[in-house]
Amino acid sequence: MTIGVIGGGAWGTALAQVAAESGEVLLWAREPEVVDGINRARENIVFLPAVPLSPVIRATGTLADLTGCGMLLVVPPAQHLRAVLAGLPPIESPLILCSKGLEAGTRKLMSEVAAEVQPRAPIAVLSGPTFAHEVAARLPAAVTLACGDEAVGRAVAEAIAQPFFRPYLSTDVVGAEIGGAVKNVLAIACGIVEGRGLGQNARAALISRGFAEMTRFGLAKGARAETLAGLSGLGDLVLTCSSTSSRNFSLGKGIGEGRAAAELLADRKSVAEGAYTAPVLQQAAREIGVDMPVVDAVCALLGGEAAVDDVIGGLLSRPIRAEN
Ligand SMILES: NC(=O)C1=CN([C@@H]2O[C@H](COP(=O)(O)OP(=O)(O)OC[C@H]3O[C@@H](n4cnc5c(N)ncnc54)[C@H](O)[C@@H]3O)[C@@H](O)[C@H]2O)C=CC1
Ligand SMILES: O=C(CO)COP(=O)(O)O
Repeated sequence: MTIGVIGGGAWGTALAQVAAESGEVLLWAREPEVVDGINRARENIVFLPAVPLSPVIRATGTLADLTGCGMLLVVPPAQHLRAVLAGLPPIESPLILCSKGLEAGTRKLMSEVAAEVQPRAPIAVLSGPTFAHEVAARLPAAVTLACGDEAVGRAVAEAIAQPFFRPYLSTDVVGAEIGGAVKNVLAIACGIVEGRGLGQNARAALISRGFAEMTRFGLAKGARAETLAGLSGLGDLVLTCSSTSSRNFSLGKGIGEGRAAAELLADRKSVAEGAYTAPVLQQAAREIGVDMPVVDAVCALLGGEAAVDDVIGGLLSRPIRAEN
């Protein structure tokens, strides 16, 4: 079976490298220079440079070439998922969604978008603490593989598992998606704490209180608590809130150091998903009456509406309340 990968960014390329351990891989990339670089030089010089790619990975710039693949790993930035899936003919093989975010405008989860655009395809979600460069280097990692259909989930997990890449099965698609989407916004907040030099105690407090926000929002949307406390939720939150390898954390760090969010975002070639998810998450939470003060703070700073010290002061002076 050929495994298809949609998206030649860092994560799509790293996942192609994982899938190539067990068979043929066909990767769709939007940029002709990425397609050419993979086919000719076995390297994605734009998004994952200096990683020698497996010779069984072939790249294409034509989405329809992926039609015959046995399963498709879908890895574009969240805001482009709808357009990319709409560019495919109707698909009946499993779509494994690997992007982390909520769609602007509709406030939908990736699985909801995919179900609308490709209604005949079984849908799974792959999410967890996985920096692309570590996975591409075959360093050990574990992910949540969530699928409403347990048999499809198991077949997908068995097809992509490697000794260094271990999927854990779940049927909680919503929970797996919400963890990945929310942690990106919280990673920006942790980066701000780092950039402003507020110390490690503050970062630990933010991770805990951020996790409380993720849990409140997730439970209200039908996620299971144990999924939020697992690899795709708390696991990924801890990873991205602790390292400048995270693009979201780095964006926050720049804001904490006093640079404007708009200027930092304009400079980027790679995607910091939390910047796009934050306002969508804020609206989605308000719609269902869930309090997310850390998310509100990140939105205020991304929008350039307030100064870092004022926002942090506001968070610290909230009324005393019970922890749970
Ligand atoms: N990089 C990582 O370590 C991980 C990333 N992810 C998720 O994977 C998704 C993709 O991220 P990366 O691969 O890191 O991307 P990246 O930041 O390495 O590259 C940007 C990607 O955006 C694509 N892009 C830009 N404009 C586009 C458009 N108009 N239509 C379609 N695609 C467009 C580019 O082709 C490229 O694939 C994100 O949702 C991210 O949260 C998940 C786990 C790990
Ligand atoms: O999702 C990721 C690791 O699990 C990557 O995090 P960033 O998008 O913040 O780099």
